[in-house]
Amino acid sequence: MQKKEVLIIGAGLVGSLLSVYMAKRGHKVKLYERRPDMRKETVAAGRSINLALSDRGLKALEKIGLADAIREISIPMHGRYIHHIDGSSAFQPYGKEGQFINSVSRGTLNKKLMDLAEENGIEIFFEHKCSHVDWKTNTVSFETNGKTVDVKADLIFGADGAFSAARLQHQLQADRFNYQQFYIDCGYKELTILPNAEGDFAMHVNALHIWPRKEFMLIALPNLDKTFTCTLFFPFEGPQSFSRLDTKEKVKDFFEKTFPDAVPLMPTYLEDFFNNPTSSLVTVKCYPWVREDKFALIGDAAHAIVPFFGQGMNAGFEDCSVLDDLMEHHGDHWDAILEEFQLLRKPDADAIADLAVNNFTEMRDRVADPKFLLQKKIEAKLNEKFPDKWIPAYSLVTFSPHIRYSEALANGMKQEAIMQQVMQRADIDSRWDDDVLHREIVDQL
Ligand SMILES: NC(=O)C1=CN([C@@H]2O[C@H](COP(=O)(O)OP(=O)(O)OC[C@H]3O[C@@H](n4cnc5c(N)ncnc54)[C@H](OP(=O)(O)O)[C@@H]3O)[C@@H](O)[C@H]2O)C=CC1
Ligand SMILES: Nc1ccccc1C(=O)C[C@H](N)C(=O)O
Repeated sequence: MQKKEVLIIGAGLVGSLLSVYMAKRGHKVKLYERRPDMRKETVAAGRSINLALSDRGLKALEKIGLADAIREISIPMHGRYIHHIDGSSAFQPYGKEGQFINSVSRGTLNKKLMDLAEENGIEIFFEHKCSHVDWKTNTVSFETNGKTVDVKADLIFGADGAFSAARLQHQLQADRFNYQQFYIDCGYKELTILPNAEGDFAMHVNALHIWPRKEFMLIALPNLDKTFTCTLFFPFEGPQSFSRLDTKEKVKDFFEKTFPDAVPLMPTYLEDFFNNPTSSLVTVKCYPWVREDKFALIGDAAHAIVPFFGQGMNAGFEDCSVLDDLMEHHGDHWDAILEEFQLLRKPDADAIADLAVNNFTEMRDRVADPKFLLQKKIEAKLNEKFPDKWIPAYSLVTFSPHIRYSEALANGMKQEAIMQQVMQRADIDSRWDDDVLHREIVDQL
């Protein structure tokens, strides 16, 4: 295989992982990041919605021998722990016994991936901000220390996130470039649940906690230091919105009424609320992602999604493993590799973008409805009895790394249409565990 000079813009999760994949294939890789080295500097707090690493992401890590190192810094979450406003709670498993997703801190994971990149001989250039790409000479310009540095490469990857500078440069000179961005009406703010008086987790550790409140929700994911990172997803405007919560009294009143069981666990929530930023949530869809055999967008730069399925990182990691399969298949034919990469991944990126938006409604509203929890229980039974025929869409996305996101979406829509009919039945509460009913449901597929 002909070795390439590879330049990756962005040393986030995807850029760092991609660099290892490329180095393992023998290419010479340089990684450029606009931020300082997060392993040396303290990173600004408040924008680190915890990641949920699931089987797709793990498969991509497994392929290059990184999965065990990352499992060590993850906490298994077996299901949703639902906190109702009246103080009662419910537990909804994510899948079968033994299936779980993994809570992992973005910062810790990113640092680990950077260490692994360096162990694989990759040079990382920090405080290098991509400002221009000259497509004729394949030269990328970076601003660093008040000067401009030009770097030429054979192959360039734009892994610089949702607001990618590489994408903008590509867009400025690409023929028929389609671009769409969509902000949801809610933003998010980060808060913290501290360890209890004994220094242990203040709530059940192996779960993703949700306080569903219809139009908005609070969630909490466990961290290795026995805290939970909480994220309030809340409208920007309207009667219950960030814009109305403008004094400590109003915030206190709102939290005490809305999240009564969480408040005693968050002694710093008032300070956090006013000190931490309110961030927005965007979906970006664009196409084409590649230029000939020389350039590709990857990860969030190609397909930014909202975080509600916990799949953004998994999708980006899967991009890397799909690209690797294509390198195996096409050898040195980078025009074929990149063209097939975008043809394969675009429908899947679109599908997970839509699934992610839908999962917000499920988490903030539907999980509070006993009928929805019954539906999930029936679907779990169907999966137990007919494991090859009925696999819930959530499991297809989360625990079936060989099924494409686009297939998971199509299957999920079919199943949901059937279940909507089933849940209308007057006898559903008494017959939910009935073999005959289960057979009838599965026969509709
Ligand atoms: N939990 C969270 O809050 C977040 C999670 N993620 C997760 O990571 C997944 C994939 O991330 P990935 O695709 O790697 O994107 P990321 O945003 O994680 O990484 C992109 C990196 O490129 C840097 N960058 C941006 N612009 C430039 C530039 N002009 N020149 C050089 N570097 C630049 C970014 O810095 P900077 O960060 O300063 O823009 C960032 O470090 C997401 O889908 C999501 O799941 C990503 C972002 C936030
Ligand atoms: N990591 C996240 C960050 C923000 C919002 C949701 C998640 C999830 O992982 C949700 C999980 N997949 C769920 O369906 O319950």
